Amino acid sequence: MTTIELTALTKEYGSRRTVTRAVDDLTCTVEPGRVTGFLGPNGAGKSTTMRLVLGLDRPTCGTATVGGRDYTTLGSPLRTVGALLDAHSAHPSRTARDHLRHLAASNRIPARRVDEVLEEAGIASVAGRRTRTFSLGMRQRLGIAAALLGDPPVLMLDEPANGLDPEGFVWLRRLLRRLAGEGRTVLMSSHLMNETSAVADHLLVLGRGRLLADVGTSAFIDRNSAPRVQVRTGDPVRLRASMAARGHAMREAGGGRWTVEGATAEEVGAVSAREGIPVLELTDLRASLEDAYLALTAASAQFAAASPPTTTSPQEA
Ligand SMILES: Nc1ncnc2c1ncn2[C@@H]1O[C@H](COP(=O)(O)OP(=O)(O)OP(=O)(O)O)[C@@H](O)[C@H]1O
Repeated sequence: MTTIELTALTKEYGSRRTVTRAVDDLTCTVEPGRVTGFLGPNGAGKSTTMRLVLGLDRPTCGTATVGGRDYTTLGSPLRTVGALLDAHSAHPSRTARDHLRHLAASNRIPARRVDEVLEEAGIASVAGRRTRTFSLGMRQRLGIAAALLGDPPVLMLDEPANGLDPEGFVWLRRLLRRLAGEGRTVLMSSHLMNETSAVADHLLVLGRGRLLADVGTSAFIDRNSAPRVQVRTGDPVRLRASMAARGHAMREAGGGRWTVEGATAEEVGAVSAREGIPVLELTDLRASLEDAYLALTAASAQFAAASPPTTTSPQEA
C-alpha cells in the first residue's frame, strides 16, 4: 500500500521582499483504496503541492514522500506514480501512440502497455493522429493514458475532468473508482464540484496554501452546511408561525412548497404532529458539495466572485 505523505510541507516563491507562500505547513496523508478530491480556490496551492510531490519543485521546508520515499529517489518513478499535470505536455507533432511509446521506452515499460492504455482511455481509434489535432478532452484522455502506462499504485491527476464531455465524465468516474477499488491511491484536483462529489470518498481542501479540511466527502458536506427542510402543508400560515417561534425562517419555494431553514424533517414533523398542522410532504434538503465548499472557502478565496451562486438539491436524507 503506497501512501502520499506530506509533513510540514511549505513552498515559498519570490524574493525576500515579496514572498508568496504557495504551500503553508501542510501535513496530511493521501490514503490508498479511495479517491481523494483535492479542492481549493484558484491559487490555493494544489498544483504546487503536486509538483512538490513529483520533485518538480523543491520545498522551502518540510517533506513530501510517496511510499515513504522521496520521488526523486524512486528507481522507476512512472511505475510508482502516474501523474497528469498538464494536458498539453505531449509533443504536438507526435502521434498519441508515438508519445506513449516514447514514454514507455524511456521508462523501460513493455510496449504492449501502450495499446492497453490507449484502449483504456478510449483513444485507440485516434492513436495515429498527431496530438496537435487533439481537442482538450482528447488531450486529457491521452494524459491519463500516460499516467496509467506504468500500472502505478499512485495516481495524481490535476484537473483531469477539464474539457471532458458528459460521456468523458462517466468514463473518468468509473476509471477512478476502479483504480481506488484495486487499492491504489488516487488524488484528483478539480474545480468541478458535481464531478468531485460523484467520485471522491475523501477531500483535502486548501485555502491560501493551508489545509482547511481533511475529511470524508459526506462529513464535509454535513459539517459545512446548515440543515434545511422542504415542506408542503395544508396550513402554511400556522406552520410558519410555529417555525418562527422556534427561530426557523420559512420561505416560499414555489410549486406550493416551502423551505424551513435550520430545521430537520424530524423536527418539523414532530412540531406539526403535535400542533395538528397537516403536512403533505416533508423532505430533508441535502446541501451540495458546492454549497459546503463555498461556505468553507469564502474567507480564503483569492479570486472569489462578488456573490457566488448557491444551489441546493432535494435529496432524501
Ligand atoms: N513558479 C512560480 N513562481 C511564483 N509563484 C508561483 C509559481 N507557481 C505558483 N505560484 C504561486 O503560488 C500560489 C499557488 O499556485 P498554484 O498554481 O499551486 O494554485 P492552484 O491551487 O493549483 O490554483 P488553480 O486552481 O488556479 O490551478 C499562487 O499564488 C501562484 O501565483
